[in-house]
Amino acid sequence: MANINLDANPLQSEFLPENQLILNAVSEGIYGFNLDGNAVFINPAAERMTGWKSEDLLGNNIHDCHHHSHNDGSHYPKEDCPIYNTLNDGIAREISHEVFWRKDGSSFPVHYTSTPVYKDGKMMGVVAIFRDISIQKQTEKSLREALAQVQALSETLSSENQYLQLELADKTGDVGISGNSPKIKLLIQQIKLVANTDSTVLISGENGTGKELVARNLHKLSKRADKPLVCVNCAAFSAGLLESELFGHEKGAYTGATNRRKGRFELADKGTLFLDEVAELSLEAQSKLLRVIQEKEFERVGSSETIKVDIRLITATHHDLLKRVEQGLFRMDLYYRLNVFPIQVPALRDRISDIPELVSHIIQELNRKLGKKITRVSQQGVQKLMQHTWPGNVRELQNVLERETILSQSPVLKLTQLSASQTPHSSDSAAHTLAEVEKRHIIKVLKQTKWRISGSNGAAATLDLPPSTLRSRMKKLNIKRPI
Ligand SMILES: Nc1ncnc2c1ncn2[C@@H]1O[C@H](COP(=O)(O)OP(=O)(O)OP(=O)(O)O)[C@@H](O)[C@H]1O
Repeated sequence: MANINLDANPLQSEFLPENQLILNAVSEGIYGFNLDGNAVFINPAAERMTGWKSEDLLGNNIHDCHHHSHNDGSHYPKEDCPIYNTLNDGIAREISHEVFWRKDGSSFPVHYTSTPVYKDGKMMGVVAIFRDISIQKQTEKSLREALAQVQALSETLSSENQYLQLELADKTGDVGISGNSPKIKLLIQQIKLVANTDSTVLISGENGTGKELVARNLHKLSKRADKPLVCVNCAAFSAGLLESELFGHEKGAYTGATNRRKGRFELADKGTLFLDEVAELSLEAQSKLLRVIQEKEFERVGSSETIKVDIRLITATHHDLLKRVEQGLFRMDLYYRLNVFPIQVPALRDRISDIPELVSHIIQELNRKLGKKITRVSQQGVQKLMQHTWPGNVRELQNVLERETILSQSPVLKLTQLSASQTPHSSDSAAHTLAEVEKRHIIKVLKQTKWRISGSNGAAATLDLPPSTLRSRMKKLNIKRPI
């Protein structure tokens, strides 16, 4: 607040008479006080608002007229009054939580400033400018009440929704996850058990088994269901980009950061954050994640401002995360923080009995998506599906059925494209195949580099792996240099 300097307008009979016209016209109330604290100027707006007339106040110490009590009726000593404090210390003040009292004994909420008045560098008095803020206070009160009502309504709706979802899930067992096998029943039971807590969940399972579907159900059945579920696939970003994707960045934090951007952690505030492929996080991002989990706070890339968040964390991986810990690729402390409630999603080959139900669910979705009218899969077709090993799990089943649906001229799918002998049913053939492929590829690269592992021409560089990791993979896969 600026001080008022009267050098340009010398005081006549103490207070600004040549500006009287303006002061009389303004809608704010104005009181002028001399250094003794006596009122020397009262404008008509002040008279209208308070009912106290100039003749009642001029020449007097008026605190006991318009400012004698607090809002609650308790005594307001003059020594505490900001206007008189300005007279004592020359410091301007702005107040908006007090009341002024009318002559008839009623009061009104007031916003006022008290400003010292100077002439020739010498303080001459104080001006108090005030306005009645009853309407503003009333509007604020109504807004607060309306907001509280909306909030209460939204909480009621949210808990009703959550209750209905759980009841529906209980009645039908339906959380959008098809299947009736013991493994799927156990999975659904685990989802219902943990959904309504804030516990961190680690979902493991092969690709395409339904890990994201589980995460969506955990969110849908939680008390955070009406807040956002934010999903991030950690494998889709380079280490540097992932950090800014998760934590956000300030403008200019790095080349290309042309705008300030919120990260997914901020977007998920009060909701759920689902980190898919969490094993792909760089060690640096892992330390940051650990800090957010422990302290619930972080900084945007390029900023020192700490941001606090309230999120429920769900992570998923198709890796054996403990093995990644042993290989030094994943922090052990983070692993234990993430693995509070582990959920293992079974591979489709381990729940073949679910295939008929999955098939009818998928066909309904395909009919909607493709505008077809497929009614069922032939009996022989179902048999073929149940003999297949499904290395790509439910996603592969979806793809096979989508291809067949597009090609089929009849409402019954015969699955002529899928040959049962193609992939005999065995419980570990997928893992075996993956290991075999990895082994063959490593041997091929080793042969190219004449079995040199490290160095710029070594196999580790070609495979984009640290030499120590390559050595441990070779040991695990029993790869030895031929003598
Ligand atoms: N039990 C199930 N019932 C119905 N649909 C399922 C089931 N399991 C998986 N699906 C469907 O299969 C597809 C793949 O599932 P999802 O994306 O959840 O798998 P994922 O394990 O997260 O895959 P990835 O590891 O590749 O990310 C989705 O369309 C999903 O809806």
